[in-house]
Amino acid sequence: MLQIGKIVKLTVKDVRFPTSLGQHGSDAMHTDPDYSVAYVVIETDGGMKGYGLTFTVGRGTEVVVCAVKALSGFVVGKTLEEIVGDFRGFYRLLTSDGQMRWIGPEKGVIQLATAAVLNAVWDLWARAEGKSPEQLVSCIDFRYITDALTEQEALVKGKKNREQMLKEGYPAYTTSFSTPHLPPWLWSYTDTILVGLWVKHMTIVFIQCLALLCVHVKLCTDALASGWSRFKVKVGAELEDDERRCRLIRQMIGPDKTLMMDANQRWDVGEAISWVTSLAPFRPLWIEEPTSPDDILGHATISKALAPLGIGVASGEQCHNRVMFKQFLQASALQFVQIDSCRLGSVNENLSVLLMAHKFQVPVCPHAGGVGLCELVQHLILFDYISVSADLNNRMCEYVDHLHEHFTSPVVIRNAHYLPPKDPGYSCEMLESSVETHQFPGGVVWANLLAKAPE
Ligand SMILES: C[C@H](O)[C@@H](O)CC(=O)C(=O)O
Ligand SMILES: [Mg+2]
Repeated sequence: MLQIGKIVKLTVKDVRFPTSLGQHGSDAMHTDPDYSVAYVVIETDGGMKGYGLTFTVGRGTEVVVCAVKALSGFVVGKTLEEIVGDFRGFYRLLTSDGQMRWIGPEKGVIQLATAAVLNAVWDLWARAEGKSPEQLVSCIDFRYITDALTEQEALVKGKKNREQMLKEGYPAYTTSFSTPHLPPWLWSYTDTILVGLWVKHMTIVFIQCLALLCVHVKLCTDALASGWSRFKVKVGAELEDDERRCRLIRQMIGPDKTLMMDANQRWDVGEAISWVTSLAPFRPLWIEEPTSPDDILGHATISKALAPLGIGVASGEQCHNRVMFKQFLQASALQFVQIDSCRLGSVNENLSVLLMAHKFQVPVCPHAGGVGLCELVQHLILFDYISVSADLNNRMCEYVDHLHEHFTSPVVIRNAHYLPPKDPGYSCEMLESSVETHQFPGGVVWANLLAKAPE
């Protein structure tokens, strides 16, 4: 490994994008998200930098920023060699400090902050060198999960699927299957936009919508033409509205394409079962986050009830640690594991979940609906395919077409597949100009918006 010296500085910034203005990224529970990050930069005395972030949806990012500052004392003053020489120990230092763990442990704001800091460390490390499977496994804290996965079991052999990924990329699905105004984001996109071609709608709102229709029909046609075959739609607000939207989407994409539904925790358990049963004719592969993300037994009940309909349950974007995932898997409560690069404690904890999912034979389909999440999670899912699962059956990684232009190494999608990133690092470095202009509340974007806002 390169000798890169001591980490002498950690800075963290509250960076927000006003996506709520167009209601991009909205769902049944998060109706006005401003896609945001707590953005971390660590710097060594040799002048090398590592970049990390954690995703938030606006208000509250300042709390995560505070938590990152509270953790910075564990990082500043250490060399990268010290950290990665005992990464498991360092992970535990961050997540299990005798005083700090009281505000977690390993959940909520402090876990998001841990992810931001560790993502920066991984970025620095990845810029410095390559890694072996043994080294990677030595980064995992197995505390609380040895009843499901041991270190020996985790030492899987690397598979030879690298070349295939370089050529074809990893399959993706879209939650915004044409940008910027197509259906899945629940609140912002109208049925007219959604189907475009529907004569009924055209006659009702012909004049006003003709222009829009042309644009969106084209966008939708483009999405299908550019190879998208897997789509996710937001549900959970009004059943009739969901039925109408899902019917329209199914008609639009045809019988053979894959459709997923995401309720973002909207329902109680019984409600979830009856609501999704009503949507079953539209043949969703999964229902995502049907109820509270903490309700493991509730998810198990829903899974059992929906299995005869051929509908699986997916969750993970708000599953805050490996212990939760362990129980979901042990209880057969999930049929799709949705790891999240910022909700879990960075790569370290994501590795343990990938390995447990492999052991339980449950496909991993990462969550990426947020700024920067596609950039980060592509690394994890490529690792999963190349070194762990070697399986693409029922596996795909989420893609949302938002805000990639703010990154120095944005994701590359070709024919609805993620092409492996080429630049060294964890792909979360942002353009300095983007960080500066979007800093909350002083960056020019926010200064202007706040000046216009009513008292
Ligand atoms: C608030 C986020 O956009 C959320 O709706 C993302 C999500 O649930 C997903 O991408 O899945
Ligand atoms: Mg979701």
